[in-house]
Amino acid sequence: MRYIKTIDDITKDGQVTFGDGYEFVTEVEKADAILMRSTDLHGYELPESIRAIARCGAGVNNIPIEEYAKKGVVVFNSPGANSNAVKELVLAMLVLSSRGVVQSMNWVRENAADPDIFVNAEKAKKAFVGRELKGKSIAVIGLGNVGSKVANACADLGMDVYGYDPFISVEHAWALSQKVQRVSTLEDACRDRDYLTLHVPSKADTIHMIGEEQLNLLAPDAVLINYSRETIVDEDAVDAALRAGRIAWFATDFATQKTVLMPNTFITTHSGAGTGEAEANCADMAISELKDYLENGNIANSVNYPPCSMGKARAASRVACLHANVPNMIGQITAVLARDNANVQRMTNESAGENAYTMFDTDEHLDDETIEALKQIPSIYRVRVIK
Ligand SMILES: NC(=O)c1ccc[n+]([C@@H]2O[C@H](COP(=O)([O-])OP(=O)(O)OC[C@H]3O[C@@H](n4cnc5c(N)ncnc54)[C@H](O)[C@@H]3O)[C@@H](O)[C@H]2O)c1
Ligand SMILES: O=C(O)[C@H](O)COP(=O)(O)O
Repeated sequence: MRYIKTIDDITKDGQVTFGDGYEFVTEVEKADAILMRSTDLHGYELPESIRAIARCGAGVNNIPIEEYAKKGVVVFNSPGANSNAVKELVLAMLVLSSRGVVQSMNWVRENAADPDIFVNAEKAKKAFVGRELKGKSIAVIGLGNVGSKVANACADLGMDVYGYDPFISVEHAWALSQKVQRVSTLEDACRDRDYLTLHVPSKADTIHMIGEEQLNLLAPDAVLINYSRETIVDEDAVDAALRAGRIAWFATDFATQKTVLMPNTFITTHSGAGTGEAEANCADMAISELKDYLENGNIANSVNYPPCSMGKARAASRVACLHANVPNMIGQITAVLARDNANVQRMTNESAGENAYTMFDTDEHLDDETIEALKQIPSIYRVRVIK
């Protein structure tokens, strides 16, 4: 039996199923793995029993992924699984910030008691005249799963789309509409744009990437949309730009102490991924990643370890070593196996950044002494006997 601890409401109806051989536990100390969403794990005491964490969603700035890598804990996310949901809400924000929809609806409710409301609504409507998206320009910052979909949808709406992503993947570059124009600096992306939408992860080089300088480059009456993370914008600069009329509207998914006080701001409750479809997609992907790791040692979509697959564990034994990406690890591991006279059927080694993963199948089970000797190799973080 394998044990799973869930943190956060993974889906609205609370339904998540791992199938036979798995049980949910309430005490994290009894769990092999964690399934979670947005809870902040910085400072969380992670028990030794935890071997893997799957984040149902894209952003992993709530998880200390490098610290966990050094504990031999593989962290997964679910790339792309909620991107359509975010795209649709961003499109909604483009319309809401352009057409006075909310203000017009509020007017109707506020004047509900007016017996002449039908006639007076015709007079009131001039206050809510907006502008069309067609023909306007938009900069999309970050062209990954969400940004590439937003960029393509905006191109389909007849907008002039400018994309900025110095680290774009080949896959996402192929998926981009040819109408999306590539720009190579953030400044060129922002210059004279009517709309600016942000789709980058929160990390050292993106924190406050949008501040006074970038906001000043936008066209008059520009709209800023942030459905990535609250850290990406300098909130003081956004507040000042809104109050000075430098930008017309700000739409954000993050209710912070500062955004809630800003004028001309639409704020949602971190609801970008808030659809049943996105929740189900994320849960399905995260669960299958965890199961393949726990049962076979295979890694797909990890954010702190390399991808690695040897298929189903069919040999007598399968062992995985999680270790630092430094010289002579394979030499030291095979030396220990040679001492035990273990016959290796298959072996694979992959690395990503500071971390590496070595997995092997053997004809027979390794004895306790050999496993202990593997654990004693300097720079080995964890040894897992999978089978
Ligand atoms: N509001 C929500 O509910 C919601 C839902 C999904 C994702 N998000 C946030 O949006 C972010 C993007 O999601 P995604 O699924 O598109 O992720 P993704 O990893 O598919 O795409 C991120 C893109 O940002 C690019 N990038 C990284 N650093 C950059 C930089 N300095 N300048 C420009 N581009 C840079 C990457 O190359 C990548 O293409 C997530 O990290 C998460 O924080 C929010
Ligand atoms: O990074 C993400 O995928 C989103 O921010 C969604 O977060 P959530 O799972 O808490 O809705």
